[in-house]
Amino acid sequence: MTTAAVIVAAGRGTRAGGEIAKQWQTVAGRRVADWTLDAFRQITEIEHIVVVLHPDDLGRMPDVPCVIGGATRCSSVLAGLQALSGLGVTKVLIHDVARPCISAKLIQQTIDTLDHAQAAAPALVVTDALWRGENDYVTGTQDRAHLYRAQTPQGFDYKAILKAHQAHDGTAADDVEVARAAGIKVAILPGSDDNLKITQASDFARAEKILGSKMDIRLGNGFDVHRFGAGDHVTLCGISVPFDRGLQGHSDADVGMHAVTDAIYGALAQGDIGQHFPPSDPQWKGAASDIFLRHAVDLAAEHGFQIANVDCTLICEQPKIGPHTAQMKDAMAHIIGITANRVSIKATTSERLGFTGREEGIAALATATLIKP
Ligand SMILES: Nc1ccn([C@@H]2O[C@H](COP(=O)(O)OP(=O)(O)OP(=O)(O)O)[C@@H](O)[C@H]2O)c(=O)n1
Ligand SMILES: C[C@](O)(CO)[C@H](O)COP(=O)(O)O
Repeated sequence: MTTAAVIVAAGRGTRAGGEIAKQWQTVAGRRVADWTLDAFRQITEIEHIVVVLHPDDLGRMPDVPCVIGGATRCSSVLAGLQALSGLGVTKVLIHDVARPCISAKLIQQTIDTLDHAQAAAPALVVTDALWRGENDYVTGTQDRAHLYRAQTPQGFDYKAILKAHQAHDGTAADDVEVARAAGIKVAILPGSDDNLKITQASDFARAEKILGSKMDIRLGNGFDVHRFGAGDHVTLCGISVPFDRGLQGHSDADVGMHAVTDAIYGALAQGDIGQHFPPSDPQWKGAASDIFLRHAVDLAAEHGFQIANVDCTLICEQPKIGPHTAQMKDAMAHIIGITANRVSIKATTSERLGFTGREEGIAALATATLIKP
């Protein structure tokens, strides 16, 4: 089974207004499209994601495969489905970019339902009375029995929905309509009130409230040790400190930067430096450690996190760290891309106890706080 997702984002968002289409506007600190994409990226079972864009928007989502959509939602969906051909996709979810509050739970339920149904989609039972109206007056009522409000993601057997779209005349509100026209039976899943589609300008405030309460705060710790060897300086927290010995290691042995890097990986639950840059790999021999830190910082950004602060403690008798901390903070802040007042570098001795007390090496401890707004 190979699962994929098509996120349709080629609309112009005319009803929502604004200077740019609604999917590029910001809600709770991030673009609507980024929230939506992130929700799908969280699902490990989804192996391929394709975003369908308007030709004017190419380049707005550089980190994900994109294709150009068409003038109607249906033609955009077809472009996305065709882009997945040849990848062995069996299940596909089709989702409006304009539904950024979609939960991982609802995405997973849709995928799981496809184990025993050819198609499945979430919907809300209509609970309000329904009227017909004209010129601001009620002209009639409508029986609400058996009525649902359709949502996305709508999930399908890939080959069946591709064939259905290829055979369709192109007019349909959603993919369930296309599927049903092709004789595909669609299972209804309980939708969610939070899974609103941003359609009118007022919907941004509702989405802001829902996404604003989803703030994700992570804490990670890192610890590293390097032993002293021959040399005339040590590299610590991005700067060179003159000393009568050097630190030994596969890279430049910047023990402080390694601890901070591991703290960031830790907060992301993404392993450690050794996993990303194996010491057995000769290309990292003598490498400047900012390569590792920049990788962790980029990984945090890819996962939608900002680094709020880092705090590093160097443990050694010698060299004296105090005179260098301001320069170290600047160097670390520059690499991480935050201001120096969010970087703390401090030092302690171990009261002449243990390997640091015997001046055999330097240890470093670090903490990093990551925030997804
Ligand atoms: N030619 C189109 C039209 C719509 N869509 C996408 O289909 C979804 C349908 O939502 P809708 O609210 O209709 O989006 P827009 O068409 O952008 O909105 P509007 O009708 O207000 O212009 C959106 O994710 C939209 O980007 C698309 O990919 N291609
Ligand atoms: C697919 C859909 O989101 C289901 O509710 C909806 O039909 C698409 O948006 P539109 O407002 O109907 O264009």
